[in-house]
This record gives sequence, structure tokens and C-alpha cells, in this order.
Amino acid sequence: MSASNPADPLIQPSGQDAAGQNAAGQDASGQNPSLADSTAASASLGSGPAGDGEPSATAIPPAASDGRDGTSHGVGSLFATGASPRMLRWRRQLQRINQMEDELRSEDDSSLRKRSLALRYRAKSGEKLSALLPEAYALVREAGRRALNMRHYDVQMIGGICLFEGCVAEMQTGEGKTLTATLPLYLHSLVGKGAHLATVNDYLAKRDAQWMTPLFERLGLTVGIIQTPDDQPSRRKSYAASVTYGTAKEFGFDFLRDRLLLRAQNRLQTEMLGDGEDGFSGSGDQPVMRGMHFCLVDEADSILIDEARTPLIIGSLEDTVRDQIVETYRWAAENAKAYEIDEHFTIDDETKRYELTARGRQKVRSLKKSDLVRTVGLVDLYEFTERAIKVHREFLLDRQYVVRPNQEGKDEIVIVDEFTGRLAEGRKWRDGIHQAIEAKESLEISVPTGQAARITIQDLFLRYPHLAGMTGTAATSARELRKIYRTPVIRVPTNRPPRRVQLADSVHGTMMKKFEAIVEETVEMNQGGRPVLIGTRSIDKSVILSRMLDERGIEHQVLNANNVEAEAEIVEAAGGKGKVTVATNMAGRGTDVKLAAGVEGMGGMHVICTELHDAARVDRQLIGRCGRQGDRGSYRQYLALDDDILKGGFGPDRAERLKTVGEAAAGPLPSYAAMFRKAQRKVERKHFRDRMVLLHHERERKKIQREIGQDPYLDTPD
Ligand SMILES: Nc1ncnc2c1ncn2[C@@H]1O[C@H](COP(=O)(O)OP(=O)(O)OP(=O)(O)O)[C@@H](O)[C@H]1O
Repeated sequence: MSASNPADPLIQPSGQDAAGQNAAGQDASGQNPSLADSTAASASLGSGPAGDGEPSATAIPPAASDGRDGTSHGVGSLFATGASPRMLRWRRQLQRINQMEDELRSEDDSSLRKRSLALRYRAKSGEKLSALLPEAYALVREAGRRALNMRHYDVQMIGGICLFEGCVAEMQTGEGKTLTATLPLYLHSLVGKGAHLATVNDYLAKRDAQWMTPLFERLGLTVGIIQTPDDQPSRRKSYAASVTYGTAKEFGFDFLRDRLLLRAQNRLQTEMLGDGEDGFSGSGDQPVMRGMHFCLVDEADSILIDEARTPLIIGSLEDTVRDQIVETYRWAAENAKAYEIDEHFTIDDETKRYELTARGRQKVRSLKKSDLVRTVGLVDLYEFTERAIKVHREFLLDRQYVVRPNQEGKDEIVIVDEFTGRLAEGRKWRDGIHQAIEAKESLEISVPTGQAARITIQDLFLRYPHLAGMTGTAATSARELRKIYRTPVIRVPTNRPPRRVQLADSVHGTMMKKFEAIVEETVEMNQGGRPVLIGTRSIDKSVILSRMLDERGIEHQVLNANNVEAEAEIVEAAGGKGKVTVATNMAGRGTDVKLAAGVEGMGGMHVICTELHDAARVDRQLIGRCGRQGDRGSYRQYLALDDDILKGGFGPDRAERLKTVGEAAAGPLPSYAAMFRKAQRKVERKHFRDRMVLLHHERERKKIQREIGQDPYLDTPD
């Protein structure tokens, strides 16, 4: 039954990593793999489109301990011979960090803080951060030991160094990415421009921040946490902290809101320098961010790749803004008649542009305004007025337009086509002309609800001058990460040899047969007391499985990724004796499953993967819930000939044929196993192409907008 698969990097046999390297850092041919030579690693991961010849992830071979960890799997002999220049540099840095350890241990808390202050001073006066790295990292390690009772392992130090150098560190699930993150966050924060850690949800942001705060505080740093419901002042405070934890989405929205605010304020400033007047009222708001300096992205594959396609959009018009615009149109229309040509405005013969004269502007300022109109910037009021005058003079009822009731009986403007004289139903004038006419005719004003600002996750992170990422499963996306974000992926070895065992795939004809086999295996494991975690692709499937488990009298919990916080707690407890947990693949990601006493001896937790996900890395997230930190554990992939992945990979026709084969099949179908992974790779490649097309279009759009002087984030068409 048990067949460990050496092609899977998650189940590196002891003393050997996924690249097939042994503990001495030598590959099977007896040569020493250097960091730059990673083809073996990528091949073993089966990542990247086949045949592109590009290395995927760079693997650091595991090696002996640094002596303090009490493990035999540190990085001591990692760099033994023939290492690349980068590795040699890292070795020197690690040695210098380690050399400082005894000295720092002997110092009291206040001298640690003094050292930290001195580092900050040096960083601010322009000293290179790379020169400060050894002392900074040694300090963080010592602070971690004192404040959290966790001393960064050597592999975590290496992870921290590669993060500082702008890489994506691939650290297996459970290897302590949260603690590793403190290293580059601390170092980058020293220059005083902030250091951000982006996670996938509010819960993780808060949990990780609170967990690491005592460490940062020992070194005199402050920690800010951004949560979705936070108001502007508390966000500003969080960004003012030395280190800020939040979700990628919140960082994106804050960037957009700040940008909108800054644009509005630029206008206001111009006006103040000109002829500031009563009627002018700035909101006095300040941006919440202090700029974007360094961002460390947790679960980098998920945020930088899966979510990269999602644009973050701020709807332009909140209710008050809408009301304000509507009132300003009306105010301008009511007053349009009062302006005299030449005295208050001029018309450019060529461009037909209306422009207010100094007296015209004076008039705008002196006119009576409601409170709402008073809060509109002066430049905007001038524009509204110029447009209203133009409409008043040039757009005539029953000539350029008619007013007719629409289907709902409400009067609306219908344009008369100037060439044919016919009504051009559904067409609208642009640039506010249509609304100005509606105001003139006292109709309902159709203020567009369009987006005020948008940014994609991709754009957001590309704006950070220093970007790094951490993940348990980046290798399959290494090529994409490097291509888009210029972040090389470095695989960091585990602190202890992984002992997760992959059991042979189990292939069935239909979903129901598959589920029956899953329930059977769960019952078997459950009788032995081993905890079982079952991951499904969708909520409805977890419901079916849950019902089947009920029928067999198996007590279990079902999680559907509805309440992240509650679920994290349940997943954390999923390592209890005899526990059975059914979850969608995404539930509980990033949650540490602690094994109850005695479970390790039974073989640890068993994970059942009920179906392949569109992206292999999501499957690996689930698998990574077991066998953490060198614990024992096992997992098995279940497959059926009516699985969705076959349709996605091979198209509906072939999927249908396979389904028919499956329905006719009597028993398990092991010979079909490889086909499923092939289908998954096809789906992954399709998504990859889609993302590249999106990236291309976004780039083109931004280029064009910049050429015509627009802000690509704010002046985006709906
Ligand atoms: N240096 C250390 N010393 C002691 N314990 C550690 C150390 N590093 C990590 N741990 C422990 O390892 C466990 C896993 O840590 P963490 O949750 O940060 O892992 P992770 O890599 O983020 O996992 P995932 O990929 O699942 O999110 C935690 O319980 C943590 O306390």
C-alpha cells in the first residue's frame, strides 16, 4: 500500500532533498550541485511547462546541524564544497551571525535595544543594509529566543537572507515562515520607511503580528496591524509602525485611496497658491501609507499568482459624493444664464472650448452655494460652470435632443442624431455633458457609478522597490514568479528531515465509488486512532462525504472556508487522537496542526486528497497540513474518471468518454493515475497563459494612458 514517491518534493526521503541530492550536497553523479544549477530540482518537481529548458526553483541541499538545534538536518555542511558565489556569501553571513550569538546572549535586554538603535541610526545615515545584516539577524535571533522561546534555526537564517535578497523562499509547510519573516522585516524596517508583511486574510495578519510582536518590541520596534474594518486614523497609525502586517487587498485599497486623496489635494494646493477663497474647504485628510518600501508576501504563490488577476477596484462614488456631484450639476445649471460672454467667459474659435475669465471665476466664488457644493474643489466648480454655460448656449431642446419618457415612465434625454435627424436611443454625451443637460432640464441626473481607481495585485507588488515572498509551494510557479516579479525562487531545506509518506494514488470509476473508498480508509485510520484530514474541492462534495461518514457513525467536523477564524481553530485541533476533519482545500491554510500526544507514534496525521485541484500547489497546501516540522504523516490522492480536472484538461468530449469508461468499470483503475496529473498540468498552463495575456493588456493600457498624461490607476475606463 505504501509507496513513497521520490518525485514529490514534499516527501524527500531522509538525507535527500527533492533534487535527489544527498546530505553531503552531492547529486547522484557525485557532482556538487551549485545554486545556479537547478535543472535537476526543476525536473524533479515536474514544474514549468515541459521542454522550456528553464530551471524552475533553485534548491539548497540539506545538511548537518549548526549544533544548537539538536537536529541532524541543519545547514552546517550545506556549503561544503563547490558552492556558488552566492552560497559562499551566504555561508560567510551565516558564520558571522553565529559568531555573534554568544556575545549577544550575555548582554541584557537594554543593551540589545541599544544595539538595535545603533543599527537604525547607521541604516538611516545611508549604510548599506547588507553590511548590517549579520548583526541585525543575530539580534533578531536573540530577541526571538528571549521573547518567544524560539531560536531561529540556521535554515531559517538562510531563508531570511534569501528573502532580504528579494527572492521567494520556498519553505515547506510548518517550517516556521512566520518566524523567518521577522528577519527581513526587521532589517528593512531600519531605514524607517516601513516594512510590510502581506498575508491572505485578516485573521492570519493579526495572528502572525500578535505572535511576533514581543520579538519586535524587544528590539524597540513597533508593530501595526491592518484589519478590513479599520478606519483611516487607525490605518495611519498602523502604517506608521516600524513593521505592518495586513492583507494584500488592504495594502492595495489603501494605496488607491491615498492616490485619490493625493490627487484631490494636489488640486486643492494649486488653488490655495492661486486665489484661495471662502468656499474652499479641504478635508484635511492625510494619506495613510508612508510609501511602499519593502513587502514580504506570505503564501506568495497564492497572492502573487492566484490572486494576481483580480483587480482591486474602488467604486468611485459613495453616496455623499454622488449627492455632491448631483447638486453641483444643478447649481451650475441654475447659474449658467448669469454669465456673459467676454465678460465672464470666452470661447476658443478653434477648439470651441469655453473658458472662464478672471471675473467669471470671481463670480463662481461669490455665488451662493449649499454646504455640499462648498466642499467641491474650486477647479471642479470652474469646470462644472464652463460646461453648464456651454450646454446652455449650444445644446438646445428639440434640436440636439428631446426629452421623452423611458420604459419606466421617467423622463430622459434622447440624443437627436445630427446627420440623420433620428433619435439615437441609448446614446449618451460624454464628459459630463449629458448630466449637465439633465440638470438644465431638471431631470434625474445619471451620475455614472464607475470605478474611481483600480490596481491589480500584480501592479501593486511591482510598485515596491523591495519585494520578497515566502511559500510552501512556489516551485511549480517559479518560472512565472521570476518572469513577472523578477523574484527567483529558492528552495530552503527543512530543519529536520521530512517524514511525510505518500501512499499510492487510488483511482476509481465514479465519484461515488471513490467516496466509498475514502470512507473505508477513514474508518480504518480512525479505528487505529490516527487523525484524518479530508480535503475536498467544493462545499457540496464535503456535504456528501459528511453524510456518508455519518452513515458509518464516524464523528467528524466539516469546514467550508466560511469563517476563517473558527476554522483555523478547528484545523489546529485536527491533530487530536481519532479526529476526522472534512475541509475544502482552502480551509485552514496557513494553520499549524499540532499533533496530540501519542499520535506521532501511530504514524501522525493522515491526509486524504479527494480530487486534484486546478493548481497543484493547492493540493500541496493540503498535504502540507501533515508531516510538519519533521513529524510523521501520510497522504493519499483519490481520483475518479468523472473528476472535473479531466474536463478542464482534456475538454468535454474526452472527459465524457472517460466518464463512460468509469461507469462501466468494476474495480479500481490504477493504470489511469498518470493521466490526471497530465490534465492538471494542462489546466495550469492554460491559466498561466491567461495571466500572461492579462499582464500584457494591462501593460499596454498603462503605457497608452501615461502617454496621454493620465494616471493608469485613477483614470481607468469602466
Ligand atoms: N525556530 C523555531 N523554534 C521552535 N519552534 C519553531 C521554530 N520555527 C518554527 N517553529 C514552530 O513551527 C510551527 C510552524 O510554524 P509556522 O506556522 O510559522 O509554519 P509555516 O511555515 O508558516 O507553516 P504553513 O506553511 O502551514 O503556514 C509553529 O508551531 C512554530 O512554533
